Amino acid sequence: MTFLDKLRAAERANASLLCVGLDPDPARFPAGVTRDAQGIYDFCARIVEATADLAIAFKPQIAYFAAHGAEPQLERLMEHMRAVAPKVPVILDAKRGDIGSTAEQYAKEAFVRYRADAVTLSPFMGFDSVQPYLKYEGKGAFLLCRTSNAGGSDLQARHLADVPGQPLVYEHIAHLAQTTWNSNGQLGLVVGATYPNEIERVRALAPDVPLLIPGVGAQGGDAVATVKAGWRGDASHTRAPIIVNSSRAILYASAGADYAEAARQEALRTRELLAQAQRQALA
Ligand SMILES: O=C(O)c1cc(=O)[nH]c(=O)n1[C@@H]1O[C@H](COP(=O)(O)O)[C@@H](O)[C@H]1O
Repeated sequence: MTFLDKLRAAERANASLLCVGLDPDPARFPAGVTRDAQGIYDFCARIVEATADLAIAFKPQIAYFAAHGAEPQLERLMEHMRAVAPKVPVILDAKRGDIGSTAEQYAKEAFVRYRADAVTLSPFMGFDSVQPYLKYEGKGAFLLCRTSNAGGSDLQARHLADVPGQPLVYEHIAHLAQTTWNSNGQLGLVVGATYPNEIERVRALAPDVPLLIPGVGAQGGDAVATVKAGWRGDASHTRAPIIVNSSRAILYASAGADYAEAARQEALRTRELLAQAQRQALA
């Protein structure tokens, strides 16, 4: 089963476009959760259990684990996700990008050590920095395209003078991901929910690749505008899905002992918002 098949199956099984982002910050943990590597595991495990039937994907952000020496806990969490949510693919948010020989090691880390279904990558160093990930058959790789932060415009919204039509950098990345770089259908693109016009443009340029769209929730992106701009699905879910990520708004929905239940309620609310937008788009 390829990453794309897994995504479509999870979209169908959980009736969801919502990706639950796992960005565990011990400083924000509720009382009762220890502010150490074990607490990081415990906190994320409860969130995963509370949202396993609501998500199209989980997205652990590796820095939140590595900064606290919690890589063994991330390994265990990956196992836990496979056990409690076997149908929900896991995107390891690592945003790697390096020369081929080093990329080989990063790819091994993502797909062998952590057994992720997909990874996020920076395309800045070119195709030979992406290729090592594509050797892992059935795995996915999301290229940063038009990121959710304001500074994304510094480079991504610049023109490429030497490409016919002078596209913007992010438009060119979208074109490459749809065409020459996507030899095995493993690529996806990252586009921020904070830029719905750009989501629409990316979707037009890359109609067949899944879009990972962070920025709803804490960053204020509009879930409805996101679906309208990027979702081209139909009832049989055969088209490339969009995967709309929310992290902090779900993780820290409550600072109390009820944090897992509060996370579930926020995930339910966001999933329903996305579903409503889908219904509007079909009407
Ligand atoms: O690749 C990403 O996931 C990503 C790309 C992007 O353009 N913007 C962005 O916020 N992210 C990640 O998505 C998550 C957003 O978290 P919240 O703002 O808390 O929902 C974080 O893990 C970011 O690292």
